[in-house]
Amino acid sequence: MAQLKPILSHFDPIIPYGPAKFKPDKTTAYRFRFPPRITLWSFLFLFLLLLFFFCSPPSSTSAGKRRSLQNTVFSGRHRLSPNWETKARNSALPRSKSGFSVLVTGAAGFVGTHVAIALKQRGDGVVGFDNFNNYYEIGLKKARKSLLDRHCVFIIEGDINDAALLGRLFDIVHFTHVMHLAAQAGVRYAMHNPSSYIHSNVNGFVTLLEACKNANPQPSIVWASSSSVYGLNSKVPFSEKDRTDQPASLYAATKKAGEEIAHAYNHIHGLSITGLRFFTVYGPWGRPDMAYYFFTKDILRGKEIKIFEGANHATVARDFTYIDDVVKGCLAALDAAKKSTGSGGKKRGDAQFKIYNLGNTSPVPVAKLVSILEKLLKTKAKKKVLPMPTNGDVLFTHANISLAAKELGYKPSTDLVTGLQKFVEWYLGYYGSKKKSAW
Ligand SMILES: O=C(O)[C@H]1O[C@H](OP(=O)(O)OP(=O)(O)OC[C@H]2O[C@@H](n3ccc(=O)[nH]c3=O)[C@H](O)[C@@H]2O)[C@H](O)[C@@H](O)[C@H]1O
Repeated sequence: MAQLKPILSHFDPIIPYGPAKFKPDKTTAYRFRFPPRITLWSFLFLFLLLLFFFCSPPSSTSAGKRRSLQNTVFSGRHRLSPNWETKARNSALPRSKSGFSVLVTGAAGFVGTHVAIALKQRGDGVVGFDNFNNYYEIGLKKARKSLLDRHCVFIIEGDINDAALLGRLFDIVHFTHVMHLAAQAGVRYAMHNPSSYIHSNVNGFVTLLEACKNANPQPSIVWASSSSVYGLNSKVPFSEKDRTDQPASLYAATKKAGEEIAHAYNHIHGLSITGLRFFTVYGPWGRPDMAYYFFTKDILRGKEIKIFEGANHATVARDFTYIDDVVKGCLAALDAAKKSTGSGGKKRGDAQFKIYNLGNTSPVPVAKLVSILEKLLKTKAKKKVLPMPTNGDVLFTHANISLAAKELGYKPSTDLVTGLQKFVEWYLGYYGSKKKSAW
């Protein structure tokens, strides 16, 4: 029966952030009445029938599992399109033999959408994977999906915690690479929903790494860590050699945990793993939970915005990094990733393990970000300066990118004014033409 578990778990509803109590539906409650016409013989016949049914051997072979999953319409709480396997196979095909076949998790997310399209445009095969959760407006995620559709990127609606679905996907597509961008993002939201960070950034990551470990061939993995791992580090600019053992938020702690987990999988199973520490990525199709995005919305609506400052009026600043620069860094990391060495779940030699900063190297105060937005939107913001809350924020971030420059040829080229201009154009087009509200 143990072998049946992964198949059955496929139908289990995913209870994302903690157990729910089962409440019996009173309308279905009934009292058993003995049916008058059913004799003892009928019961005996029924009993034998059930015995035959339950004692017949389970479909324990992988072929059996495959058949079972092929007919699956639901994966966890997600619905899979009936011919998803064919679509995934086709979408994963690169244009040329030397092209990659990449699984992009979090493909309906901000960075995921951009990376998936860039890969497809240069001729790689791409399959997207996303759970379309409601952390922020699902409409935006669906619109990004439409964009991916137009670029012929097929996206599977599934959760990275769904081991059976991932196992099946790796059975049918031999991915050369996994670009893992699915995560619970946001520094401050961790105060409201801590379990969601463990669910996605720890459990989900491990489930994905297990699938990669078991895949034959094993893919090379590039994944999104975060500048937040530097936490309370005060040595600037932040170098990959600096300490990362003082996280200031649970988000940061789960990203740091991800880096350690990645190291263990690299060490034990020969998975080639590259972690990219993103620095406050912004741009068109961005995340509505981020300050530049909701400041834009609030400035346009005439709503007050809060600008945080440190103790003694210290400036709060971020190394805002434009999406196109980050995408170039992601693709360069995929190109530089060496092959995993494991097979059949066993390590056959040492595999590559890397961590790179992908920042912009020029921190900008949040107040300056606001004044740029005011100019671009031709509207004065209603500003309120407040002490930075102690809910996970850090005072500043500043990337040292010399390692990524040397090994990946990473060279960010978009300053904040140019990048925000592109964002504002997109924002006005997206919400203006569609007459939508930002949340
Ligand atoms: O690089 C990262 O690893 C992270 O980058 C991003 O986090 P942050 O750098 O904190 O971006 P964001 O929330 O936009 O706040 C920007 C600035 O505005 C300030 N801020 C914020 C809100 C507000 O009301 N007022 C304000 O001044 C605030 O104090 C801060 O100084 C991603 O969200 C995160 O998922 C992760 O990827």
